[in-house]
Amino acid sequence: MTESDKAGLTAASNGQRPISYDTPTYDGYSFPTARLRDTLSDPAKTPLCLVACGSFSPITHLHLRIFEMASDYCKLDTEFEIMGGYLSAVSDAYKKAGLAPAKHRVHMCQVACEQTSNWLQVDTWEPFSPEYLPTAKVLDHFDYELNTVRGGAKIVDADGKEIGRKPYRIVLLAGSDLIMTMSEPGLWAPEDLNHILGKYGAFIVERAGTDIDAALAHLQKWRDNIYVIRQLIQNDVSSTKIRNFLKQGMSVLYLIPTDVITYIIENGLYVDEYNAKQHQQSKQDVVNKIEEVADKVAMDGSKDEAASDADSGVEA
Ligand SMILES: Nc1ncnc2c1ncn2[C@@H]1O[C@H](COP(=O)(O)OP(=O)(O)OP(=O)(O)O)[C@@H](O)[C@H]1O
Ligand SMILES: NC(=O)c1ccc[n+]([C@@H]2O[C@H](COP(=O)(O)O)[C@@H](O)[C@H]2O)c1
Repeated sequence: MTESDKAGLTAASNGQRPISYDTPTYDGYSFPTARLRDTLSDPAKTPLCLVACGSFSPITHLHLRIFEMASDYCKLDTEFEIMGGYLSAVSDAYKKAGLAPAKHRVHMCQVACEQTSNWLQVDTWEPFSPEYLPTAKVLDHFDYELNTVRGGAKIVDADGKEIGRKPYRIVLLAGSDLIMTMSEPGLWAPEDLNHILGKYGAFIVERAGTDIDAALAHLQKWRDNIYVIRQLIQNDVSSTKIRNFLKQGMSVLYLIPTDVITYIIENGLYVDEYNAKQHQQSKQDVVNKIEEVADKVAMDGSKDEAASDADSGVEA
């Protein structure tokens, strides 16, 4: 992130104190619940909703994978029961270099969730906001939708009759590089950090290249609310690397979901003007090739038919 990006971000962030749920709902917006579980399987557990904030430009397998790591972590070590997982892409107002328009980033996240997961979903409140929304406010939005509007998760008896509710616990799911930025002066407002880590908490997935202990050293005040997940198979796929591969015409297969690759090609994303012309050309080359092969197959087919007709004595 450039210095001017940071400056813009800090200004936007500082202009919005105190944190409260005061941002209007956009026309046509509704909170997605299709994959949200509303009833606890184990009433003794705390219902948990994971929210990953980021650019997702484009979404990679590792963005999806961190949810799976968090899910495994919860099953083994915690009092949490996972009820939902949300991707919340930052709005275009973030103005970070390499950001595709929010519309495309959201679509890529949606096709990725549909293709690869049965529990992850995409919230469009943050990406379609005309203004930059600090992460604290995004988490407030989830709290509002899940606990104020929906009244928390249900607890039912053996007959399935509702006998109570528990508030969803909302946590930020992030890689350790994001947490590292929390110690950078001026990037996160102190009251936001207190709100995010004090009220909600964070699941932090280790990421190659970040010293997690150093990242956490400044956040000791909130250590009871920070859960560290070790990455047992190191994989540092990043959106930046994917964008660079795409710009150079290199393959990104097996790094991001295939439906996302198709979406990128169809929409000519992440190619500069020079490459865009080449991209159009190579698309045309592919179309020509497919037509050529189809013609050849059709011709071979009619030759075969004629030959087999001749063998069987049928007249053309
Ligand atoms: N390989 C990875 N390992 C662990 N966490 C990751 C990984 N890739 C992304 N994340 C986490 O996913 C969240 C969203 O990431 P973001 O969209 O910023 O992706 P990114 O790959 O870091 O992007 P960019 O390369 O554009 O900076 C962040 O919390 C980030 O730390
Ligand atoms: N003050 C804040 O709330 C603050 C500061 C820096 C980054 N963030 C968030 O962290 C994420 C960072 O994403 P990138 O790593 O792609 O820049 C974004 O969702 C952004 O909104 C929030």
